[in-house]
Amino acid sequence: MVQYKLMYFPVRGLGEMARLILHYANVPYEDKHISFEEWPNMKTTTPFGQLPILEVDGKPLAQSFAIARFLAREHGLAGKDDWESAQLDAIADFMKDVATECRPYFMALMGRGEGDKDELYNTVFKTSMEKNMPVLEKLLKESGSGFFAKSGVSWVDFYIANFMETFEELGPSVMSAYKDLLKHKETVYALPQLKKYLESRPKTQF
Ligand SMILES: N[C@@H](CCC(=O)N[C@@H](CS)C(=O)NCC(=O)O)C(=O)O
Repeated sequence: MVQYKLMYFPVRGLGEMARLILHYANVPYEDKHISFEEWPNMKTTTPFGQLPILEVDGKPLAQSFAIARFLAREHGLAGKDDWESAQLDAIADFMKDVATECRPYFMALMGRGEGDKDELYNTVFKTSMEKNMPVLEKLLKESGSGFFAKSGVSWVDFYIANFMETFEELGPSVMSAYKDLLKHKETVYALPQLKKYLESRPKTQF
């Protein structure tokens, strides 16, 4: 049996896609949380000086999207064929652009960026949600399955639901306009395969 070890900080962040895929697929893995204190010593030993890293039988794979796509392909969560898989990739890449757009606000919230967080809430976060969430809602509606792929649940549902949790917490009044996305998150979080993990994982802001 393949041995998986996921190394990431003790937050959801870029590690959560992999965790959700592995739990959904009921694959045992070691979920190694690297503390911010131990990270500087480890940094130079990693391929790109960043986490997450997935060790597969002791061999490291870096980059959260490479990890998620690899695990999704291995465990049947990457779409039903190459075309659907590519459509899912496009949605994930769009979502990644949204996250990049919101980064100045996230950094200010974590006390690591420049600018006033209340101002950035309006100029960055709210503006980005109003521009981008309707695009995601349209895609969800077009799929018709309740998930982003017509064929059903995929890794991209996990990626987006994870963000919706954060977005909803940061801006409940803005996000209340996007009922289909909030419902999608609830649908993903109600999957029986994820129930135990979601109930037991630590609560984190990101
Ligand atoms: N493109 C990378 C970005 C990884 C990344 O930004 N990781 C951050 C945590 S979310 C990190 O390792 N920060 C510590 C550092 O750069 O020293 C991915 O998707 O995995």
